[in-house]
Amino acid sequence: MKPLRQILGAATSSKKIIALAEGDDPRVVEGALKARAENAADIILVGDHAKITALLAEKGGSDVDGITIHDPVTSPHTDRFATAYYELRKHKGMTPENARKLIKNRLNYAAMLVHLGLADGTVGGAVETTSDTVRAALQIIGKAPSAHMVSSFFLMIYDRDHHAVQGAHIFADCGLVVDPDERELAEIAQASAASYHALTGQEPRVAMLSFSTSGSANHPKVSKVVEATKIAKAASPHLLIDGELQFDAAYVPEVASKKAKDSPLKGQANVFVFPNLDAGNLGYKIAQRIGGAEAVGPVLQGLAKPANDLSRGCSADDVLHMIAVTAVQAQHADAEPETC
Ligand SMILES: CC(C)(COP(=O)(O)OP(=O)(O)OC[C@H]1O[C@@H](n2cnc3c(N)ncnc32)[C@H](O)[C@@H]1OP(=O)(O)O)[C@@H](O)C(=O)NCCC(=O)NCCS
Ligand SMILES: CC(=O)OP(=O)(O)O
Repeated sequence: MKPLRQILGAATSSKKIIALAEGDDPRVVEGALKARAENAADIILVGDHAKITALLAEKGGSDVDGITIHDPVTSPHTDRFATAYYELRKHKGMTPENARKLIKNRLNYAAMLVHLGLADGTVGGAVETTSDTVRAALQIIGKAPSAHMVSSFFLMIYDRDHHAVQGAHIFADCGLVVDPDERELAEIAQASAASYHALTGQEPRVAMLSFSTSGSANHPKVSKVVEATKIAKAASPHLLIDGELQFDAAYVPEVASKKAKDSPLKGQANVFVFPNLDAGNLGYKIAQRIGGAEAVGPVLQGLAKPANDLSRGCSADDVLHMIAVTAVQAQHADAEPETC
């Protein structure tokens, strides 16, 4: 079965409530209606009530079951949310007045819905930047107690005729951690491997990417990747991981047999960990826009509860897919809080 169909199917198995922070964007409303048609989740559209009502009417979704609207400016929850926000951030200088003002920001409001258990996950970023979307999640939902840090990944889907490898891979970190040190890179690798297993059910095969393969270049940037690989291996002895590897040596078996003869991945990695955000963000966009891969993300990992970002270039289908991924993460968070 195609990976996104599988994830959409998994999302329907226990219906979660997903809050969409930019509920008054046409792509988000369309994505919400698609999610309801697929029974992937119940939806809270956060935003300007009048605009959302008009968009729903325009798209023939005025009376759809399982969609509710929360306008942070008029919501009966806003006072309670402001108090909770003040309590969470007072150690950082937050005042009650500022909390009342800032909770009306749609990203903060949606994150608070999740923090207080009124929603199981949230999705933003169709309009707002990644920095703002992720900051709201970090400050209000926070890191999972078992995680050392929050990072992100893209689920890359290959289902076009020209894709030699069909299926789903993970690219990480393409959205959040700008310049990870070796410990952070090792953590990104381990978290991404767990996320890959949670979303696809398959065994992760992790490649730690570099401009060097098995010592072909000597540079501090290469040493960082080698060290990160050692740290991840020591922390997760059963994890199939190798590095440092160039992308071709991680992805093409014939190239691996020449450049990385001893690599246990044999050119068949399915989790690709980039050395920094320059490489990761550029890499996923090139695979998406030139390579024709579908890119679902950035999906955040290491949060106490699911909150995810979208690219501002997203489509309604991207919104649908991210709703499904978020719902599946919420199921895993119920089952085993340390994954995804
Ligand atoms: C995500 C990002 C906004 C965090 O930046 P920041 O300047 O550390 O943000 P803040 O200082 O407001 O951090 C908020 C909180 O989260 C914490 N935090 C930041 N990054 C974190 C991480 N990776 N894991 C866990 N916690 C983190 C901070 O320590 C801070 O905690 P505190 O306020 O309780 O002390 C920043 O890493 C970023 O801009 N990344 C790039 C995003 C981007 O543009 N991507 C490209 C497009 S996808
Ligand atoms: C993930 C990402 O690059 O987001 P945006 O395109 O919104 O900057």
